[in-house]
This record gives sequence, structure tokens and C-alpha cells, in this order.
Amino acid sequence: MRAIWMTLKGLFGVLPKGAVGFYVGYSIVTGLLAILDTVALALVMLVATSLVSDEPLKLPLLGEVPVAATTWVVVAICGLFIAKSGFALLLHWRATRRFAKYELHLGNQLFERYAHSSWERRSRLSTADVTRIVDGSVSAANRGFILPLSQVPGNGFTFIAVLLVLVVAQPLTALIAFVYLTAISGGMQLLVSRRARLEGLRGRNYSYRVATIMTEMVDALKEVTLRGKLNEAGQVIARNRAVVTRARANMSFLGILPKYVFEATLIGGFLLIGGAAYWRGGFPESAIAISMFAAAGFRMIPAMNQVQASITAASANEAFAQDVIRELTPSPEDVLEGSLSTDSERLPQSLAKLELRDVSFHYSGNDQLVLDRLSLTIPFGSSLAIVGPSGAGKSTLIDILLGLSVPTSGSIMLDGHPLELVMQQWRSRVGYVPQRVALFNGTIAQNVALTWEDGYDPGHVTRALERAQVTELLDRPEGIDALLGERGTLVSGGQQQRLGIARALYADPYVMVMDEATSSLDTETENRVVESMQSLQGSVTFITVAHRLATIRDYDQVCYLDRGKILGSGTFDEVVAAVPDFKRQAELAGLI
Ligand SMILES: Nc1ncnc2c1ncn2[C@@H]1O[C@H](COP(=O)(O)OP(=O)(O)OP(=O)(O)O)[C@@H](O)[C@H]1O
Repeated sequence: MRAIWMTLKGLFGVLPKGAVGFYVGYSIVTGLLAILDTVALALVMLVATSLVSDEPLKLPLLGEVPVAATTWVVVAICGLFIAKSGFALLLHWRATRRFAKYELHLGNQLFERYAHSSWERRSRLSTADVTRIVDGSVSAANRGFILPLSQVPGNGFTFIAVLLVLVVAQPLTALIAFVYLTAISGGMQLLVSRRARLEGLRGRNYSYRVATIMTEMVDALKEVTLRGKLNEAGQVIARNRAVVTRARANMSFLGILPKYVFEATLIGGFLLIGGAAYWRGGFPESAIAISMFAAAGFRMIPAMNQVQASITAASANEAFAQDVIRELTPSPEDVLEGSLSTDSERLPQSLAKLELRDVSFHYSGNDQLVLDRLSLTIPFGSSLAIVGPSGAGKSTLIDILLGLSVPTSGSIMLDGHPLELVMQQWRSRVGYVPQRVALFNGTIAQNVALTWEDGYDPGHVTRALERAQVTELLDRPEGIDALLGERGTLVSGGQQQRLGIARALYADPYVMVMDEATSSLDTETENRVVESMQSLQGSVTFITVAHRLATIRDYDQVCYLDRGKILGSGTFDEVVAAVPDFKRQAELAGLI
């Protein structure tokens, strides 16, 4: 129970303002309604007894009711029942809407946190992780944890109210009933809730594993199909799903178990309480005690059952609720990224140079420097090629230049402005083309403008397509409205890459950063793209990671990186003269 309470408190901390007040109010009003229900039932019993025995109706507090008024009491009770049901409906309608709003709010907050978390953290999360965080966990935390727990106070009130009535009527029976029912309930808590928590955790872990394996399998579908590994993947998925379905079955069983245990408890109570009363005063005493316990038990047992069901559901979903709390608690990395979300200085319209001063970087969790005190000056309008062996740190340097990763030490200056103070303006001016462009199932225009909606400039889209040499796609009757298919599967790899270049050009960037962006193009297309890029030289700055040296022969500056250090920089020929490894590669490529 303590763990559940701590988790609920944690959730209260991340719910929107006013939510805790509403939640507490809702729980109390639900409880009062349950008590009202009990009062109405008691009144029905009193009226029925009076009618059957033909004696005047005696109501607590009000005293004796004249026979002529009994009918009005019945009408009032019926009215009370109807009003209570109407009010309960209204309350639950309002509550379901409110809780849906909280669910939406938490999901939005989680997405925002994800969007503002550090680049390293974001790139570590898979599609399955993001979906789980933003949708699955929130929904389970809301519907499986917060909502069921709101039923606990109401049912707790009912239990106590009925017990009090029993205390007034038969104190000893009430004491025995209290000890007996609390012992059973405590045992259930220990047995069922703990088990439900374990099963919930197991179900969650394995269902995430299933989602992750499925994503990985779809990402590598070609290789998986060619190697005949689909069956193997299917078996791994089936094994993990078996654990999930078993955990879900166990949770369902744990959900219904209390109902039957409490039913048996009621019968056991007859024996216990009847036996104790018989021992005290014989058969008449026993009959009265049993009927009192039966009347009270028929109200107390469902209340106990509901409390147990709520706690079981909350235990089973506790792991999801904790996910939500953890994801909404910022890490030091995220605080740093959050501080970059607003610029404190303004960049001028035209820039002269970008400077790296003693920039070092290591990934979190690994102290080894991936970039080691790099210093470099890139004049705007020029072209820079970053070359070096695999693992040298080229892509990491690109992430730093894009402003995605933040240097561990050293600084990056834009005409004297520290990059971290103008990060948003800088990011909006940089066009990036990755090694593998990620297209989505939208139109050509949506993919180029990188929007899932229709707010793009068609003229701009067409111009970007022309500059990226991908106009053959416009021959289709739908033009820029043609769909590209899931992950861009309806166009070739080379076309996907050129669409990525068009996407980068759509924003009219100052700087084009290309991470081996033309490596999948055939030589002729690559030459056309390179020519198109060259026509932009002077107005756009090019920063390119390249393995094919022919494409960078005429670059203004080449920077040779090895194990995070710059071994040489200058013109192509200067680097050839300074770095023997680069010279050998240039010779192999027939460039010298
Ligand atoms: N997210 C990461 N976490 C930890 N280490 C990483 C991460 N990404 C890259 N590295 C490590 O950093 C080093 C530089 O990697 P990087 O990808 O920058 O090299 P690269 O020169 O671009 O290589 P390639 O030409 O093969 O793409 C490598 O040793 C790599 O293992």
C-alpha cells in the first residue's frame, strides 16, 4: 500500500493544476453517494418492515411517521434513488472527461519532455519507446492506476458506515466482523496485490520487448527475409508474447479472485458469528447475529471487493505510473537542452565565420573523448569536407556543428556569438542531409517541406526539387501531391536521397551539412547533384562528410580527422602533403 501511495503522490506532482483537488473531491463525493445509497436502502428496509408488521413507521431523528405519510416517505425514497443515480451519472460523465483531459495533458507533457530532452537521449530511444512513453504508459497510469484508486475512499466510507451501524446494533458482532473481515482483507492485500504488481511489471517489460523486436525486424526486413530469419523472429516474438499473455491472464485471474474469496468470506462469517452468538445465547441469539451480519455483509463485502479490485488494478499498473513520473522528472542533460530552447542573442543577417575553439566531446556514460580539442575556422560561403577513417568522429562532429550535441568542453562561435546563445536561430538556418534519408507516408511536397499538414509553399517545393535534380518525380500526374509510400518505398534509394537534399534546400539554408548524402547515388546523378550544389557555392556554406574523395577534390577546405583529432587541414593538396593515409587514398582514387 505504501508503494501505491508514494506512486499516487508522485503522479499528483505531475498532474495539471487543480487535478488533485478534483480527484480528492471526486473520491469524497463518490463516497458520499455510496453512503446515500446505504441510507436509502436502510429506509426501504424500515418502510418494508413497517408495512409488513402493520406498525407505524419510526425514522431515526424524525421519530414516528403517521400512516398517511408513509406513502410520501416511499415516494421520497424513490425520488432520492433517482436523484442519486442522475447525480452519479453526471459526476462520472464529468470525471471521465476530466480524466481524459489529464491523460492528454500528461501525454503532451511527456512528448514535450521528449522533444526537449538531450539529443543523445532522444537518439537512444526507439519508436517503440516513444510510443510507449507518450501513449501506452499514460493511458495505463490514468485508467489502470488513478481512476481505480479514486473508488477506494467511497467504498472505504461505505464499509465504515455499515460497520458503525452494526456497532450500534450489535457491538460484539461488529467487533468479530471487523477483526474477521480485516484479517481476510489484509491477507488478500499481501497475496493478491504483491502478485499483481509482479505480473504487471512482467507484462509491461515483455510487451515493450515485443514492440521493440517488431520495430527492429521491420527496420531490417530485407536482410531478415533474405536470410530466412522471419520464422526465427516470429519465434522470438511468440516466446515474449507468451510471457505477456500469461501475465495478462494472471492479472485477469487476480482481478476476479477477490470476488469469490469475499463470497466465501460471507458464508464463513455466518458460521463464525453465528457460532460465537450460539455459544453466548443459544439459537435465538445466533439467528439475530447472523441476520445482522448478513444485512451488513451484503453491503460490506462488495465494498471490500471493490477496494481490493481497485488496489489490484493499481498494483498491476504501478509500473506504468512510475514510468510516467520518471519520464517527467528532468535529468541534468535535459535541463541543459531546455536552457538552449530560447536564444539570448541575435544573429546578424549575414555571417562571416564559424569557429570551433578547443572543442572536446564524449558521450554520456563513456569518458573516452570522441573529439579531442578540435580547433577549426569555417568561413561562410566556403566548402569544408570532413574526411577520415571509420569511427574517427566525423558524424559526432557533424552533430556538434548542427547544434544537436553540446561540446563537453571548448566553444563554438558564430561571428563572436557563442552557439548556445543563438542555438534556435542557428538550427533554423542549417539544412541537413543524412546518410539515409527518412521519408514518411505522405506526399512529395509534405516530405520536402517536412510537414504532416498542408501548410507548404508549392513553388518552393518545386524549386527545391529542381535544385536537388529530382524533377523526374514530377512526371507523374499527381505531381508534388504523389504519395511516397511507407518510409518512401515507392521511390528508389537514389530518389529518396535526392528528396532528402530537396528537403534540406526547401528551408533556403545558409549552411548545408551533408553526411555522406550522395554516397547512394550513381555517378551521373551524383555529378548532377554536385554541380547543382556547386552552383549554390558562395551563397551557401557546405560542410560535407565524404568517403568518395572525387566529390571533394575542389572543396575550399579539407579536414582529416582520426581518433577524434585533426591530423591535417587545408586545401585537398595541402592535406595530401600533410597526411600520408589521405595521400594513399587520393592515389587509390586516381586523384593525384
Ligand atoms: N551514441 C553514441 N554513444 C556512445 N558512443 C558513440 C555513439 N555514437 C558514436 N559513438 C562512438 O564515437 C566514435 C565516433 O563515432 P562517429 O559515428 O562519430 O564516427 P564516424 O567517423 O562518423 O564513423 P563512420 O565513418 O563509420 O560513420 C566511435 O568510436 C563510436 O563508437
